[in-house]
Amino acid sequence: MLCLSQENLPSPKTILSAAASLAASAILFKTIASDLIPEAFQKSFYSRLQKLSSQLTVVVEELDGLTPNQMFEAANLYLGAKVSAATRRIKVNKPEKEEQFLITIDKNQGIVDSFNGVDFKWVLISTEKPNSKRGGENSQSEVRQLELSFHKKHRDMVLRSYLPYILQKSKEIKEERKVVKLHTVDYNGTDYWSSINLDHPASFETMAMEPEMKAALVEDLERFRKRKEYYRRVGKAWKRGYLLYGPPGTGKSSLVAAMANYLKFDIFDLDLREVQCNSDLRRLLIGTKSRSILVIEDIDCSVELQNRDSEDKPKAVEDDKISLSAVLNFIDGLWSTCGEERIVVFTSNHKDRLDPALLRPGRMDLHIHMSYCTFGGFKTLAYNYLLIPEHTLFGEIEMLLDGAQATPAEVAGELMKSDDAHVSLQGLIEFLRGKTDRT
Ligand SMILES: Nc1ncnc2c1ncn2[C@@H]1O[C@H](COP(=O)(O)OP(=O)(O)OP(=O)(O)O)[C@@H](O)[C@H]1O
Ligand SMILES: [Mg+2]
Repeated sequence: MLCLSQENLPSPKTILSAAASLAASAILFKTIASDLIPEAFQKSFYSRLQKLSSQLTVVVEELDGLTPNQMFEAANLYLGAKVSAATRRIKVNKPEKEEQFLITIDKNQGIVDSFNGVDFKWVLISTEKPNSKRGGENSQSEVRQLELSFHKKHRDMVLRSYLPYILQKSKEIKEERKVVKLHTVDYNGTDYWSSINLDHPASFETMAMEPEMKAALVEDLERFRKRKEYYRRVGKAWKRGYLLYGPPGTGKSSLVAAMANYLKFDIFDLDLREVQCNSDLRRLLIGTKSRSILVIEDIDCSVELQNRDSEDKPKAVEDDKISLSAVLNFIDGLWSTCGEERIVVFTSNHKDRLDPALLRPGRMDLHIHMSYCTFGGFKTLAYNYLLIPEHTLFGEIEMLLDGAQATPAEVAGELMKSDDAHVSLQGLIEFLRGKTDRT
């Protein structure tokens, strides 16, 4: 049987010339052997010979002119995740803003990948550009391409299944590596946004919320994420809106961060107080990316500002002032034209002060009440901060929490005061008693 060891692969050229000379000998062999050698033996000999000339090579170039080839990028990423002890040389890269190493195979290295029980051989070929010296400092001096070789009978499988599979896998790898970003309004930036890594530790596990509400939200997000085809079929924009309301310190902003970390979606934090006119608003919204969460915090305050302004401003100026309905219309209009998933979150401290346009059924998909700390919420915080699932003081805390109207932020503040669980809980009891006395 023909065996190609991974370390010592002959070049495609060598294989071809070997195949050609073997084929020539075969014609001669056939003429002489047709009468002398049994047919079964001839068949097996021919099938072995054919193997040599039946390889198909697919070339995946890095660039199509100046445009990056998505297939190259995907295969490069995919093969990087496939390197094994047998791979002789790998490349390691770590961009400053990313946490993990990026591993790819080095030039002229081969790698064998199995898919559907078939072995596929990949080689990364790199050649120097003939005119590379004339290019600027940043111009690439080498031309890279990946070559995929396999038996030609797998051609359809490669085009229909293997390459799409690699595209899908590379998307997953990218997703896993993705660093979630927080974008804030910055008029000096090209699209009016500037970004930093989110770096917020909030997760659904650490959120102190009613367990039913938490489970409902996670389920809602999951269903939304899987429904691309559904939204397309029913002709609706693939977006979801949430309204988070509750007093300060109940975890509205933390919940947005938890959602972003869970979905690996960037956050676009839009402070309406910084938006002067409709054209700025339009530009900001166009600048948001798909698979992101647009957050408009304290929507009640923004509306207040709007109302206050409109009383003492002449009509002409007022017209270009942004209003909540303009925001909602822009979001609806703009997002109905893009195919990828988006989430919009409004937060408010006062649901009763909100514009009825926002509360209208169907406008926001879920209204989530972030309440004062309940006993269930307290248990989550006690586990987060003190690593205790139970304690003798819990009973007293449960009774006090009932009437104290303490926010999770306040409870968390007390729990952080000592590493000794008993001391912390005792401190919390004093704090809650103080609050109850005052109310
Ligand atoms: N439900 C919660 N679960 C866990 N931690 C919480 C919760 N609520 C508040 N915290 C803690 O309190 C801090 C402040 O909470 P956060 O900023 O999310 O509140 P908020 O509701 O957005 O307040 P504001 O209305 O003032 O913006 C958080 O960093 C977190 O440590
Ligand atoms: Mg907040």
